[in-house]
Amino acid sequence: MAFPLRNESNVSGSEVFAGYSSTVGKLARGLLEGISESLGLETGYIDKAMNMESSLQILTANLYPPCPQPELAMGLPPHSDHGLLTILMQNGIGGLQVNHGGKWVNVDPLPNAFLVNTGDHLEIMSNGKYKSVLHRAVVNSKATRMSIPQSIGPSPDTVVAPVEQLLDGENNRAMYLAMKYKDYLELHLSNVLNGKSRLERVKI
Ligand SMILES: O=C(O)CCC(=O)C(=O)O
Ligand SMILES: [Fe+2]
Repeated sequence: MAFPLRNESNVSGSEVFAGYSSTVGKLARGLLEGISESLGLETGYIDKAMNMESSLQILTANLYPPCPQPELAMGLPPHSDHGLLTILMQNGIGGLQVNHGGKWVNVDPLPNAFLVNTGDHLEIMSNGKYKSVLHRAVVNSKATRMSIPQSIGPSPDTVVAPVEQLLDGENNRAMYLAMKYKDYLELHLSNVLNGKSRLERVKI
C-alpha cells in the first residue's frame, strides 16, 4: 500500500495529516464504545470517563530503511504504548512483532487494514481485563518500511484508575494506582523503552 501523499491537488501534507488524524480519532472513539460494552459498561462509559472530547492523540511516523545485517539491529525496542489504543498504518512491509506467551510473533500487514494495539491505560482502567500489548519493530535487508501510529489517550488531566464497577472487594481488587495521564507520560519520557516497565511502576 502506498501512502496517499502525492501532491496531486492543492491540499498540503499537513492538511492531509490533520484530516487523517481526525478520522482516526473518530474511529478510535467508536472502538472504545465497543470495548466499553465488552466490559459490561455503558456504551459511552470510556468516552465520558476518559474525557475523550479532549483526548490527547499523538501522530508519529517511523521510517525503517533496509539494513544489511537485520539480525544485528532493532527498529524499535520492546515496549507497550502508553495510551488507550494505538491505530497503526503501515506501507505493506512487515516488521511489527508482538510478544505472545514469551515468543515474538510476526504480525504481517493486511492490505487496506489498520492494526490496533491496546495500550497501558486500557489495561489500567479495565483493571487488567485488557492487557497492553508488548511489541517491537524489526528491520529487514530488502525494503524500506514506514509506519504511522496514532496514539489515542485520555485527556491529559484525567486521573485514570481501575473502573469501580469492575471491582468487587477482595476477589477483584484494584491492581493499579490512580494517576493523571500527563504524570504517566512524564514517567514514560523519563524512561528508556524497556518492555512494560512503566506499567509495572503503577501496579499495586
Ligand atoms: O513500526 C511499528 O510497527 C511499531 C511502531 C510502534 O510501536 C510505536 O511507534 O510505538
Ligand atoms: Fe508502540
